[in-house]
Amino acid sequence: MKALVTGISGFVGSHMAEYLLRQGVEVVGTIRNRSRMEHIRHLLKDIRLVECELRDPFSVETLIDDVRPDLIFHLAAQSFVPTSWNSPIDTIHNNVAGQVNIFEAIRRFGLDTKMQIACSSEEYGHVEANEVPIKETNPLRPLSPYAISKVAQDYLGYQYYKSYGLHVIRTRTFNHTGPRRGENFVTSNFAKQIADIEKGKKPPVLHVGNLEAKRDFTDVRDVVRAYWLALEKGEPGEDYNIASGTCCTIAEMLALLLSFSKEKIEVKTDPSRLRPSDVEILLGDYEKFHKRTGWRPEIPFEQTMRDLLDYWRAQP
Ligand SMILES: C[C@H]1O[C@H](OP(=O)(O)OP(=O)(O)OC[C@H]2O[C@@H](n3cnc4c(=O)[nH]c(N)nc43)[C@H](O)[C@@H]2O)[C@@H](O)[C@@H](O)C1=O
Repeated sequence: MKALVTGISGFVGSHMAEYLLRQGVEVVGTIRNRSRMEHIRHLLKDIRLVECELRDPFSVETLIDDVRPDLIFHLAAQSFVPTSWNSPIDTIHNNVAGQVNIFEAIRRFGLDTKMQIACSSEEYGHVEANEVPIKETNPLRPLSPYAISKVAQDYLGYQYYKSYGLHVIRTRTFNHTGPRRGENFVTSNFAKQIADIEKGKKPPVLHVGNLEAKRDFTDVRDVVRAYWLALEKGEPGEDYNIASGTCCTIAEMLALLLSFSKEKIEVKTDPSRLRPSDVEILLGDYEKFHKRTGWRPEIPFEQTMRDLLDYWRAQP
């Protein structure tokens, strides 16, 4: 069994590769010339890397013809919401074109590859108080260019399944974190600031944005297990929420992180961290996915956050 992981050098990609290797699967991953290798350096002897620009149809066709994967985990994306405000077209082009190129190449070579596409809870966007927990049937009211790009990826998955019978599973994953999370994202950003304060690298002031938002966090190691199950047991063409089924405010998440440290830390709002519009609440219902695959999140949030802080403490 051969799996192709797009964005293998990223946060989720590196955990996905580890999980697949444990299943005895042959792993091929895409990188770009500017990809950083630190998350997958320990895997290099066990995986094959192919340089590929997913936005370029020729590059993708060559990749798919060469690899002819049984499974694709399509994780590569511009995934940071604030970047999408600054470069909306680039985010939309990157996320949408990459996926269309993969679908078209799979079609061209007539492959029966099973594909998981990484959609997002951001697609739900504005959610009314009486609309939680969010089911797959909730309306999509995207609030950022990033969210728009994910709605497009999601519906393209549906359309290519309906039009051409491609085996596509759409996973709508809520926030996820754990070791190696990029330092821009809130959990990692706060954990890194605490670790830097502990190391004496920065004064004991922690900068924050909107602490009122509510998010549903799952451990990345539970998420990659869900992606595997999505292709093993998911129904082609379907969408599935991947979530923990609980949520907390960003302030509560910060309080948890601070409770792991002995430092006295002042918390300060940095207006540049506030967004033109922020999704107020994301709380997912993963019952549909559970019924189909038996998946449940297993790693407690407290453990995830301890592991994340320890990850940053161990960085030079
Ligand atoms: C499901 C979804 O999950 C992620 O999107 P996100 O929710 O935007 O993630 P985040 O970690 O950037 O923000 C979470 C919340 O935290 C608030 N917040 C407060 N203070 C800071 C702060 O200082 N930095 C950041 N980044 N956020 C802050 C911020 O305003 C927001 O309300 C991506 O993986 C995305 O790819 C995805 O698909």
